[in-house]
Amino acid sequence: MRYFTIEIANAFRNFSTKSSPKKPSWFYKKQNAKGKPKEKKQSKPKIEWTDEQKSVFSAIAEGKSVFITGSAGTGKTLLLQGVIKELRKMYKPSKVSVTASTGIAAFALKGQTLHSFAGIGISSDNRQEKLHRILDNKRACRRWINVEALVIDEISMIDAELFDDIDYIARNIREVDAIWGGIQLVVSGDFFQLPPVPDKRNRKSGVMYAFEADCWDESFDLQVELTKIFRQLDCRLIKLLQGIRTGETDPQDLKLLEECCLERDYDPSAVKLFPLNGDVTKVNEERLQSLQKDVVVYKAVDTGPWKSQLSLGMAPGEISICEGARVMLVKNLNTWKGLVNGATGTVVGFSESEDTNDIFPNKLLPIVQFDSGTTVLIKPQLWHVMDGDVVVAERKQIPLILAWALSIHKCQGMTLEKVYSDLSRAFGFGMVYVALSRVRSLEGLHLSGFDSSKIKADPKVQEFYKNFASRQKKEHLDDSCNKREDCTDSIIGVAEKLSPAGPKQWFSLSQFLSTLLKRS
Ligand SMILES: Nc1ncnc2c1ncn2[C@@H]1O[C@H](COP(=O)(O)OP(=O)(O)OP(=O)(O)O)[C@@H](O)[C@H]1O
Repeated sequence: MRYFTIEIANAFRNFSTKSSPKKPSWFYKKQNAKGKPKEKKQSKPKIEWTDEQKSVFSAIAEGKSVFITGSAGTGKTLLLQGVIKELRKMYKPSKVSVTASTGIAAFALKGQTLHSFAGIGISSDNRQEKLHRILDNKRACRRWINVEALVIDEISMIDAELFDDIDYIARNIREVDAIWGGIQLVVSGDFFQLPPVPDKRNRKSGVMYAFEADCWDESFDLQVELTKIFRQLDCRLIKLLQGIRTGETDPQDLKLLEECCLERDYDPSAVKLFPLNGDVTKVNEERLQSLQKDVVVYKAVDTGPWKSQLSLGMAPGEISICEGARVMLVKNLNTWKGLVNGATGTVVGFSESEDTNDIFPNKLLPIVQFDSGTTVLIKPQLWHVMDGDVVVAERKQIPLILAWALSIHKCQGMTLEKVYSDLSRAFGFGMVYVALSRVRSLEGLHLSGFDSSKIKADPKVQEFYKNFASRQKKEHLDDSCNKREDCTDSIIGVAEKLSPAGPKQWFSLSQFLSTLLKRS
C-alpha cells in the first residue's frame, strides 16, 4: 500500500497529477459561463418551532436566563442555534459567547470550550486560585467583562463544582454581586446522557452534576423540558429509548432490543459504535489496510494563537483515505441535500480541484458517494475557534473522518442512519442511551454484546427529572388558572359593558358565568 501525504496548504505537490483520474460525468454537469459547476439555488427546509421551543425564544427576548433540556433528538441543538442568532441581534455578536463542555459540541456551534472561554484551562485549582489566574490573564478578564450572554451546551458533562466556580468568577471579575454577575445565561443538555468525567474532587464530595451546584436554581428564570422527539418517528423505538434513558425498560422493550441482536446480514454501511477509542482505531485501520489501495493522507493546516484548541474538535489533524474507504462528514455542507454532519458515504475516487484559488493549486480532492445517493467532490473547509467574535485559531482540512467505527463519546449529538454497536464494554451511566438514540429507526439498529445490566441511569438524575416534571406541571397549572381567571374577568367586563340598563341587571348572568368558568 502506498501513502501520499498532503498538507492542505501545499496540497498535492507530492502527488503526481499526470495521471489524474478521469472526472466522472456528474462533475461536468451544469457548468456556468465561467466553467464552474452551477449550484442550483435550494431553499432551506422550513423549521416549525413547537410551543415549547417558542417559549424559549420569548424568554430569551425578555432577557431571561434559560435551561433547555429534553431527550436526545428533541431539537435542543437546533433551538440553541436559533437562540444564538437572536442573542446576537439583541446584543452585539461580540457580546455573546458560545461554549460547550466538549470541543466537539463547541465546534458544532462555532464556539469554544467553557474552560477556554473562562480562562481556567484544565486545572485542579480551588476557586480563589482560579480567580487569581484569570485576573492575571488580560484577555480572559476582557472576555468576562465584555460578555452579556453566555451559552453553554452539553451541560451534562460539566460538574457541579465547576458550575459554582464559574458563577463565583463571573461575579468577582465583573464586580456585580448578582447571579452570574448579571450575565444572561442559556444552558442546554440532557443529564441522562454522558456524565462529567469523574475526578478526585467530585469523587470526594459525591457531588457530580451541574444541577447539584449551589447556584443552579438561582441561575435560571426558566427551565424547559422539550418533549417532542424529532429524530425518531417509530413509537416503539421512542418508547424503548425513553425506557433506556430513564433506566426503566419493560420486558417488551427488551425483546425489541434482543431482536436487534439477532444475526442479520451485516450491513457494511452501518457505523460501528464502540465504548472505547482503542477498538475504534483498530477497526478503522484494519479496514483501510484491507482495501489494499493507494492511500492519500490529508494534513490539516492550523493557524492562530489558540491552535492547540483545534485538536479538541471533530476535524481531524490528519486523515488517511483511499478509494473504497467509508467516511463521515464532520461539517454541514448542504442541509437540503442531506450533506450534514454525520452523513456517511464511500470514497469513489479522487479528482483534481478546478479551484483556481492560489491557496489550493492543482489539488486532488476525494469524491464521496453518500448513502443518500448524492455524489460530491469534497473541498477543504475551515473550522474556527472563536473568542467572542474574534477568530483565535483556524483549521483548514477535508471535512471527513473514517467511519467504519466511531466512539460513543464522539457520536453524542449526532443523527446516524445505520448503527452497529458492540456494547460488551459499555460502562457508566448514559452510555447505552447515547449509542442507541443516534438512529432514526429500529431497522437501522444492529447490536452485539448487549445485556440489560448495561442500561444504567443515575438515581440522582432520575430524581432531578421527577422533580422537574412535577414542577413544570405545577407551573403549567398555575399558568392556566391565571389565564382562566383573566378570561373570566374579561367576560364579566364585556357583559357589564354590554348591559343597556347598567351592570346590576347583568349581575346574575355574570355571576353564573364566573362560577361556571371557575369550576370548570
Ligand atoms: N422544530 C423542529 N422542526 C423540525 N425539525 C426539528 C425541529 N427541532 C429539531 N428538529 C430536527 O430534529 C433532529 C434532532 O435535533 P437536535 O440534534 O437538535 O436534537 P438534540 O436534542 O440536540 O439531540 P441530542 O441530545 O442527541 O444532541 C434534527 O434533525 C433537527 O433538525
